[in-house]
Amino acid sequence: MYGICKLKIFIRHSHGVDPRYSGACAHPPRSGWRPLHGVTTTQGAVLPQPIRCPRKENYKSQYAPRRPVRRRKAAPQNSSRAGVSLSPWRARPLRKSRAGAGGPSAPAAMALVATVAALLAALGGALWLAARRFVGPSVRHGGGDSGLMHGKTVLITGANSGLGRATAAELLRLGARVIMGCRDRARAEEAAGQLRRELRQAGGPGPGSDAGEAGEAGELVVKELDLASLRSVRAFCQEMLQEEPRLDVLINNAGIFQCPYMKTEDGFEMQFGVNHLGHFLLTNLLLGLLKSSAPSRIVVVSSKLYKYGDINFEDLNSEQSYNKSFCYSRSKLANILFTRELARRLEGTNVTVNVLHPGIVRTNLGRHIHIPLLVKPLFNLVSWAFFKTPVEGAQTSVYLASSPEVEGVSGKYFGDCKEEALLPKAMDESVARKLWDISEVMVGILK
Ligand SMILES: NC(=O)C1=CN([C@@H]2O[C@H](COP(=O)(O)OP(=O)(O)OC[C@H]3O[C@@H](n4cnc5c(N)ncnc54)[C@H](OP(=O)(O)O)[C@@H]3O)[C@@H](O)[C@H]2O)C=CC1
Ligand SMILES: CC1=C(/C=C/C(C)=C/C=C/C(C)=C/C=O)C(C)(C)CCC1
Repeated sequence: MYGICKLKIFIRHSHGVDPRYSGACAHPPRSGWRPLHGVTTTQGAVLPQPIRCPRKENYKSQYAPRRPVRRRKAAPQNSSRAGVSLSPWRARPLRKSRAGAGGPSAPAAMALVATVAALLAALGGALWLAARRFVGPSVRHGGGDSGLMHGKTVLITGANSGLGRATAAELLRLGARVIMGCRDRARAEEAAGQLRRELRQAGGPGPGSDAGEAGEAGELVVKELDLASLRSVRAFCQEMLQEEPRLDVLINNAGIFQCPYMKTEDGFEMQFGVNHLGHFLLTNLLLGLLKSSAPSRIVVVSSKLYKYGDINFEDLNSEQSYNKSFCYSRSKLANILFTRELARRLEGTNVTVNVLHPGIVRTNLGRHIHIPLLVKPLFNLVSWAFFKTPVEGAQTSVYLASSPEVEGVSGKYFGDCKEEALLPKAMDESVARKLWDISEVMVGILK
């Protein structure tokens, strides 16, 4: 009953499940927490009375509730006079074509020129996009130094797909022992096998079971980790502490994006549960190992979409309302507040923690977005042309994990391997502290 004795923010329901946790749920919740407002934490912070989320009205169009679609009024029907369109959408009289009356007219010639120009522009655009894709910038911010991470152990969550996979590939190439923390062993082993093959094909020495000498590729290890289960996170950390003598870099990368309302095994809203709470517990349980391996680093993958989130303490579990975009943004804002609070707590330990946004990257993250089948090819084309590749998107993660340039830098927010400014709401220290306190209670790690 540490919830009551140590931090008086929540009370635990002694009779099992909090009624707010009884919605559609993949797993029945094992415990429930109810916030108590206007009470004092052990740190002496008085939690305010619940307030309504002040910014709900301000979300950009995609975050706002859908307005009913107004039907366009049909234009009045035209008479069927000669030369007048019968279509209700083309009310203007049609001009008679003079083509054929002694060569192309000026308007016809102009139309031809415009068509040719449009075709050339389209061709040029396609060539430019293709060039950008195939010979585009392939920045290597970890440096070309293939031994840079030799002797270092890196844990990457969600390393079987997208950014995590690309980050693993690059750090492996730099010589690190990479532990892939993944929820599905089969998918993770398949990704690990592909990564090993790719490295061998690229002419690298190939990762073996022993850490190589400087200049050699590192080693890949798969471990099971489901961030939607506190039990799994604990079991994973226990295994890490038993088997790994050191941990130099932790990359909190795994994420879930705009899923329908679902709950984690422990009854938390899925996006907040996986993106924030699972990583919160993971990091806390591995802090001792990170400290004993110092200088060491923690890298947190957030998103620019944090801007549309708010930490609405009165409904952290989204029982009152669920907006999948808001909840994703809230979880990504939580990633940033967590980073900043952790950086403050880690001052003087030689363990740094930084947070990043990768840009818009073509990965499997959009798996819960429903795109009609017919529009999908267009979406694929647009994403192929305009989104970053996973390798491009992973550059900032690799940079923060390995570059000597950020030695000692902590509590900062990065994009494209450069520090960026944050909105005031992501720098609010009292919100960060309160979120930390409540997260400790939610995951059950009050000391
Ligand atoms: N792609 C983009 O444009 C952007 C991505 N990001 C962030 O980048 C990070 C990586 O996402 P990205 O590579 O794009 O997406 P992917 O979907 O390709 O990768 C996400 C990874 O997270 C894993 N994961 C999801 N749920 C869990 C869980 N419960 N336990 C353990 N692992 C889990 C997935 O595992 P599995 O394959 O088994 O589902 C997968 O390995 C995320 O944090 C995302 O929010 C931020 C901004 C933009
Ligand atoms: C690529 C792609 C898709 C889109 C994914 C998107 C749009 C992901 C955006 C993620 C962002 C911006 C996260 C920010 O944190 C679809 C629609 C699934 C269709 C298939 C290809």
